[in-house]
Amino acid sequence: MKVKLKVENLSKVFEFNGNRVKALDNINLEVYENEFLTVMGPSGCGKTTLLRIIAGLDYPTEGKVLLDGREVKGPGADRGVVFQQYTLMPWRTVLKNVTFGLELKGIPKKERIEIAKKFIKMVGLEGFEDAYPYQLSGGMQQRVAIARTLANNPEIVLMDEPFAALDAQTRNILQNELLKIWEKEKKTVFFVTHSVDEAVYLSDRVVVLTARPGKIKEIVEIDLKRPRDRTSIEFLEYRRKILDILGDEVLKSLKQG
Ligand SMILES: Nc1ncnc2c1ncn2[C@@H]1O[C@H](COP(=O)(O)OP(=O)(O)OP(=O)(O)O)[C@@H](O)[C@H]1O
Repeated sequence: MKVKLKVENLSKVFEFNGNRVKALDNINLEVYENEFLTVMGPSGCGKTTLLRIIAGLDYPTEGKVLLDGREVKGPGADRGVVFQQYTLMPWRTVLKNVTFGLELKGIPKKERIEIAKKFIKMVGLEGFEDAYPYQLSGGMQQRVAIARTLANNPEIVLMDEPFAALDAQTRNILQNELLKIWEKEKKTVFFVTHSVDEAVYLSDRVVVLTARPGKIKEIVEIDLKRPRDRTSIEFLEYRRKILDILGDEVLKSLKQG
């Protein structure tokens, strides 16, 4: 298996108003090409910080991140990010939101419209190309955000709790759509969630971090065929296993306040 992303001896300390907060402590992690990898851990353990450092939106205090062997030094089109909030441009239509990154790359108009339409269709929004974000539900807006990210053809897709703001039914539908797209486009996905169910449903491997400062506590390989059955004994066993690993850490993080 080819290593797509490598996180090496990575630590992060935040300093503000004379306070020092160690968010991440010596993280070493390899994400393989085409892998769906999920990171979990108690609130405040550094999941978003890790994702932001990989995205190049923040920098490590120690250690480094390598994508295809090249050190990450800042944001780049080789990494696409989908946040919990949909972050669409309200003044642009669905089509124009999705073509935005392609415009920045200087891709000719005809071609960028073709690419955008392909991904709008892939996320199930054909017919909504001319709609504005305010005319769409939360689930639809998140679909647009996913289409926009994929249209840029990133080497890795970084997703920070992308479905957390959605109702349970919409969340399940989007999980299935994401898996279909992931299988079709053969993308590498780095996904952050609080939901054990979501992690077991989606992932090849689940990385569980400790309470702050986040260290890798355990990596659980989910050896279940897709599509997965959330009610199967095997699925529930994985859920229980991850909940057990998480349990102590959540208690510790509650004591930290
Ligand atoms: N810009 C910042 N300045 C100072 N401290 C920060 C900053 N960003 C994050 N932190 C601190 O770093 C720690 C990790 O934060 P982070 O948001 O990465 O955690 P998380 O695991 O994503 O949390 P949650 O699950 O609640 O979203 C927290 O203690 C947080 O207060």
